Parts: sequence; C-alpha cells; structure tokens
Amino acid sequence: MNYLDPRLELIATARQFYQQGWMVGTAGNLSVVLPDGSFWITASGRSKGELSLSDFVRIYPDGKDDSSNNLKNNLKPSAETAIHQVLYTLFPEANACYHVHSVEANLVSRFVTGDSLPLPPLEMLKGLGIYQENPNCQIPIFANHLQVPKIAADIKERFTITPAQIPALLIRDHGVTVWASSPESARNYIELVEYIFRYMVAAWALGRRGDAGNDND
Ligand SMILES: CSC[C@@H](O)[C@@H](O)C(=O)COP(=O)(O)O
Ligand SMILES: [Zn+2]
Repeated sequence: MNYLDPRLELIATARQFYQQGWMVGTAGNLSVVLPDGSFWITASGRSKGELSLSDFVRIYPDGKDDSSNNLKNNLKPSAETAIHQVLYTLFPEANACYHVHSVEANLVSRFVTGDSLPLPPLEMLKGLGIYQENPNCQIPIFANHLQVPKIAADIKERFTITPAQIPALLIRDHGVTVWASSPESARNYIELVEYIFRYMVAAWALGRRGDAGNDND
C-alpha cells in the first residue's frame, strides 16, 4: 500500500503489530525517512495500537526536532530515537526502521550467553537476503543498557567493524530492530524475524535445537 503521508503506513503497521502482541501498551517504535533526509518517528509513550497523525515527531538531519511545537503538543521523540539515528547513519540506503517487543524475541535472546544468536537454516532467511545452501547466519545481540545512547554507541562500534549479515539486531531481554529501504520491506523483515524466533521457541519446546545445528551433532 502506498500512502500519501508515510505516517499513515506506520499507523496501520503499528496497529497490526499491536494485534500480533508485538507492540503491546506503548512498546516499540517505528520511523520512516522523508525525501529531505528528516524522519518521522513515533512519539514516546504512545499506545501503539491507536496512533494518530499527531503521535509522531519529526527529526531533522542535524538531529534537532521541532521543539516548540513538540512542547506545545506534549510530544517527546521516542526514547529509542538514538538507535534509529545510528542505523540511518550506518545504512544510508535505509528508509525505515522498526522496533518491536515480542515474547519470542526475548526468549531467544537468552538462548545464548554470547553476543550473537545462530539462526536455523530456514527458507525464510531468503526474505532477509541470505541466499546460501546451508546458511550459517547469526543475528547480533546487544546488551540492554538503561541509557539508550549507550546501546546506540555499541551498535555503531560493532557494525563499523563487523558488517551485519541481515538487516536486524536483537537487544537482550528487550526486542528486535530492523532497517530497510522501504516501510513495506521493514514490515516484512519484522514478520520474517518473528517467524524465525517463533520457530526457534517451538523447536526448543519440542526438545530440539532451534538454531543452525542439525540433529546429528
Ligand atoms: C513498554 S516501555 C518500552 C520502552 O521503554 C521502549 O523500549 C520502547 O520500545 C518504547 O519507547 P518509546 O519511547 O515509546 O518509543
Ligand atoms: Zn523498545
């Protein structure tokens, strides 16, 4: 669907993710880049199941927002704006960044103690750009610091040294974030990673490995 105002797409997607249980209460945040390089991001603390056009803050390329208007309308940018900003800086081709909190994302973030999680070699990985016979794909995991700029700094440091295999990252005990060239692709990426996490949790519940290992090892 192509909306005249990209906030309409974010509103519809947030409602859909809310209904899936991935953006319950005020959890999660969505942003979309505009032609002038600014981006709309969901305002902090808004119920994601019932957003309206006035529940967004515009962040300009210099990092500033329209503070007098935001003050007047009691709007604060998402607490996780720094993460969106760092991802747009690292990946200039990205035009949308979506972050959700699902139960499964939090469960799988505890499947390993290290800083990356092996993903099972599912066909779904193709939707995230992985075209390999028996892929060894990992999603990076970041610590959930109370200070969000510290999480953003960790993301910047890690991805500057080690490129991301897929356009997604996990924050342990918190949720998943994806970036994409369009809002439609970002929605698909969230759905794909959430499918993979559901599969991993289901496999784990069946006593099977939900990661890239096969049954013989
Ligand atoms: C349910 S509280 C979740 C927040 O702390 C945060 O992690 C989040 O995703 C939403 O923050 P927000 O500032 O509304 O964008
Ligand atoms: Zn969050």
